[in-house]
Amino acid sequence: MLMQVRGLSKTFGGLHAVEDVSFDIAEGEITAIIGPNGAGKSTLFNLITGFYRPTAGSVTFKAKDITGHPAHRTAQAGVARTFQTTKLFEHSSIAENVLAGCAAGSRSTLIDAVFRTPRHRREEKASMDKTLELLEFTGILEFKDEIAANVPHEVQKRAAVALALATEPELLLLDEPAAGITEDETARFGQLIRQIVARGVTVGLVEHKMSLIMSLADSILVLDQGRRIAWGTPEEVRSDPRVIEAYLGAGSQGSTSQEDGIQERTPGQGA
Ligand SMILES: Nc1ncnc2c1ncn2[C@@H]1O[C@H](COP(=O)(O)OP(=O)(O)OP(=O)(O)O)[C@@H](O)[C@H]1O
Repeated sequence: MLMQVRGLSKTFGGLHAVEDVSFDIAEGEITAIIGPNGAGKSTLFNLITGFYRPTAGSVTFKAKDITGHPAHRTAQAGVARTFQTTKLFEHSSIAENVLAGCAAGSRSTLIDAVFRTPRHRREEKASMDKTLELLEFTGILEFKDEIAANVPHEVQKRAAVALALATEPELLLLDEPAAGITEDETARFGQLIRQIVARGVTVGLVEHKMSLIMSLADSILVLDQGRRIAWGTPEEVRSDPRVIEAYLGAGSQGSTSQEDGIQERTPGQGA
């Protein structure tokens, strides 16, 4: 197992945002985390990427305990993430954004940079090569010199993936990658996620769009009110009465995205 999560909990005051959640992320697979609004998905993401410290439980990555490690150490260990709202340097070009991700792994010191030592020049060239390769891989090479704030939303999302890949992660966690993009763009994003896995990077994602999840995920963790209510293959999860109940419950409270999810779970759809 690439990542093992055991008994993970996080309370905010008296609220159990995540309670006693255990699951694994298997190497080379796509693991999805789903659940109604407020189920604890983002909190769980923040716990396994070191943005929150858990109240209880453990996170193991490549057989090493990384529980409570701060975000930068988790990233150094090989876990990268994107955010629900894309976080790019808005006034920099798309290429400069991805270069920043390459720099995170650079061994050059400030002295190397100031004196432009051979090591620095070598690393600079390698970073630029890597940036161009990642821009091509994510399908946005033509936007490399555009200012991040000016490019379409889909391009920004792809740039965020390129930036995360620039840190050379073994596990890439995507927080709602398909939020705010069209159905066509979502389908294309699904293809990109498959290519990321083919590249040797394991993927975890939080997502509301059931069409994407059901066609993409190898295993799905379902949360409701902070607790794990199901964990299995898409087939197992879509027919689980507790999952249907959780989604119907949320739907009856007027959550449109969950209602979409139920619609999209009808047989014959998905893969
Ligand atoms: N920093 C925080 N302080 C206090 N409560 C929080 C905090 N973050 C999350 N919560 C609460 O924890 C619960 C789980 O929230 P979380 O954002 O993890 O759910 P989610 O499944 O990601 O929801 P959504 O699908 O709406 O993004 C919610 O009740 C939320 O209000």
